[in-house]
Amino acid sequence: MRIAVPNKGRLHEPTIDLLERAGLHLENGADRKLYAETVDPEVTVLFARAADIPEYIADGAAEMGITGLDQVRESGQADRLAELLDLEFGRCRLVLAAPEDGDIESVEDLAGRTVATEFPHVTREFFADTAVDPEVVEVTGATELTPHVEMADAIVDITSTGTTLKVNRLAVIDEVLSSSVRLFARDDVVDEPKVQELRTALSSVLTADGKRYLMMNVPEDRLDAVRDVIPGLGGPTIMDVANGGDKVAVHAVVDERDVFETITEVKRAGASDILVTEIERLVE
Ligand SMILES: Nc1ncnc2c1ncn2[C@@H]1O[C@H](COP(=O)(O)OP(=O)(O)OP(=O)(O)O)[C@@H](O)[C@H]1O
Ligand SMILES: O=P(O)(O)OC[C@H]1O[C@H](OP(=O)(O)OP(=O)(O)O)[C@H](O)[C@@H]1O
Ligand SMILES: [Mg+2]
Repeated sequence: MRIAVPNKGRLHEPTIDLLERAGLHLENGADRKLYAETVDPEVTVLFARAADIPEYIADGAAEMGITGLDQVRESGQADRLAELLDLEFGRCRLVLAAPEDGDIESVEDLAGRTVATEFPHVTREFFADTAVDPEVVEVTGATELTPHVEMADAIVDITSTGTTLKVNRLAVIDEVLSSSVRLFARDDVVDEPKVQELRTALSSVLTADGKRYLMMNVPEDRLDAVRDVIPGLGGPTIMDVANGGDKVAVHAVVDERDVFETITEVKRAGASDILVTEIERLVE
């Protein structure tokens, strides 16, 4: 099983980090290499440009891949790829934007005009659904500059914080696509056990994010009171404590944001020896 991941750029590190947290440790230094073996002898990681990953999967160089939805749509391979999981980073929007002080205020104003973008395919698809058909000019970077040097009247580009648009005095006219990084597999391998295994491993990291594991000792006669104040995923786990007398151990998974309040409440309800730990993975 080969999984293609971004070799550089802003998606590289968070992707490697996620694989590691999912237990898919990369072997013998991944830096500057084209591929890396992992602790799982059946899984090889291929490093490719984020924009090339959809092609890698569609052409059979890899079975799975991690990249932005924007890249998959732009590749024109979306039909052959199945989206397995939203990995919830690299969140951004592809937007149509034009100079703040110009005469373009709506999509219709682009009739007979020019739009510069690194995403010509997605841009043409967007305009195909409108009444206007501007000329689309492909650029490979610094797209925000083009309206200021008379190369284009508007752009379709990525925005997240909005800083780059603002610095370049560009205003959003419309949203073209909302994107984040996703796990993809070629549609003919989706049901293979290894694909599902990897999906579950990555998903377990996302599920564990923002969750804490709470452990405490509770006198048996206070158990109901403690149980009442523990929020969370299903009921708590109750276990006997060796030589614990009338005490039992209570374990529960709670949202990070509920931890502070929960500790106060279980303590008041009679719990002691309260321990809070992080959760690496949580398979539901
Ligand atoms: N500002 C941003 N905020 C969030 N996600 C972003 C942002 N810019 C890009 N992305 C996401 O990251 C993906 C890759 O962008 P990145 O800039 O890392 O690579 P790149 O510019 O394609 O790299 P290179 O061209 O140097 O190989 C984009 O397709 C998009 O999904
Ligand atoms: O809304 P913002 O937070 O300002 O982010 C948007 C910018 O981020 C990306 O560029 P990146 O930083 O990846 O540089 P690049 O052009 O070299 O890819 C994108 O191409 C925008 O220019
Ligand atoms: Mg970039």
